[in-house]
Amino acid sequence: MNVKLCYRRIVIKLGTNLLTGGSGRLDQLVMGELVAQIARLAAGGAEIAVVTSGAIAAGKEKLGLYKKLRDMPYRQVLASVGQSRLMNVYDGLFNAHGLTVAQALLTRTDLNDRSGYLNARNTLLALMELGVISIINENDVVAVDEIQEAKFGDNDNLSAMVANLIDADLLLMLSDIDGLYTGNPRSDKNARLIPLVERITPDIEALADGTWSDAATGGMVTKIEAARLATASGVRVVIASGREPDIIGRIVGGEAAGTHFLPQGEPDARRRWLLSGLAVKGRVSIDEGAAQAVGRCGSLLPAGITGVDGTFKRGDIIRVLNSEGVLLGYGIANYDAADTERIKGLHSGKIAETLSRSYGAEVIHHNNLVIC
Ligand SMILES: Nc1ncnc2c1ncn2[C@@H]1O[C@H](COP(=O)(O)OP(=O)(O)O)[C@@H](O)[C@H]1O
Ligand SMILES: N[C@@H](CCC(=O)OP(=O)(O)O)C(=O)O
Repeated sequence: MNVKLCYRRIVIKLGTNLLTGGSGRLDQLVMGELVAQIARLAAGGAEIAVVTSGAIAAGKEKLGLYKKLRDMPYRQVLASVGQSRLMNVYDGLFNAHGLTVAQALLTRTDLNDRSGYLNARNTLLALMELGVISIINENDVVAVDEIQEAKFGDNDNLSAMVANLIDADLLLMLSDIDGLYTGNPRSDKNARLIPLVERITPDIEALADGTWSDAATGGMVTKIEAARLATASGVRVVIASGREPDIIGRIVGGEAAGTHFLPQGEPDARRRWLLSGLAVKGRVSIDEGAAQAVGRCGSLLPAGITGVDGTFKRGDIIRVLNSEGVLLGYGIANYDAADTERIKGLHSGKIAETLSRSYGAEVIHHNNLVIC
């Protein structure tokens, strides 16, 4: 299946308000659409874990109880009734795409303990390797309010912990709102969407307000907390509306929908090595179209290359500069300097007839490219 993946290991958080549309019951049409999108990405090679809310809402629906959800024991009762219903729905929906699901219920205490952390990590990674989709929720039944350190309290923070736990590339938090606004759009009609947050400052935190729904938790406040935790661990975070068509595929394919939060933490060893720039052997200059493509985490194709400098070999690290000589990033060259010079400006289809040996359509594959 031809699916563009700018991120390979992805945690997708599905919020209460997304799954219920504020109706107090699970919206299986929306869930089915989200599951279909996840199944397409899984078929394309993405490794996906789902952190899902909805147990409390499902319990409320199943028991037909509609009183306000203020007290904790009542929420726990609803969550324990609703969790099995929630899993049942996911099981049926994923099965229809030939996918198997696994349930993981976590508390903070489980992950605070070193061996609990490693067991959870090993299990989630082993499930991924088997192609099983982990469906994760907080273990609300034991995660009581009084024992603060036992509780995440909201699935936004849980999803950030999971992203950290499994070394995800992307945490995608899907809600009923298409990102972080300059104010709560429910009360501020002039609020505008913020497409990119480079760093979470107190000014950014001050924009976040709580939730309007009694089945949900935290609103934008806990999403920003979670974004801070995940970006500090080197994970990119996106908040977007799960009700937008094909939103998961579009974001994983590199589209700039929703609000993106840039990773702040230490990148992994390979990216750190690339970014160190120590072993740079040459450079390529690229045109505006190619600069836009690599900025959206695309590969660098010969057609966009306008200049080649240095005596690099295939496998060496080279700099990538824009037409004004500004450094865009670093990548591992798929062709040596002489061959890159021969194919620069050419359509990839011409590589085979220009060179005695072709190593593929890209001069730098997006997996080997770091934009700084
Ligand atoms: N600055 C803000 N930008 C966008 N939404 C905000 C903001 N502040 C508060 N919100 C509220 O956060 C809600 C989403 O959070 P929440 O209700 O917890 O959803 P979920 O159940 O999907 O986690 C939105 O519906 C919106 O009313
Ligand atoms: N564990 C609870 C999740 C509550 C929660 O965190 O909701 P939200 O952050 O609004 O998605 C449930 O399954 O209902």
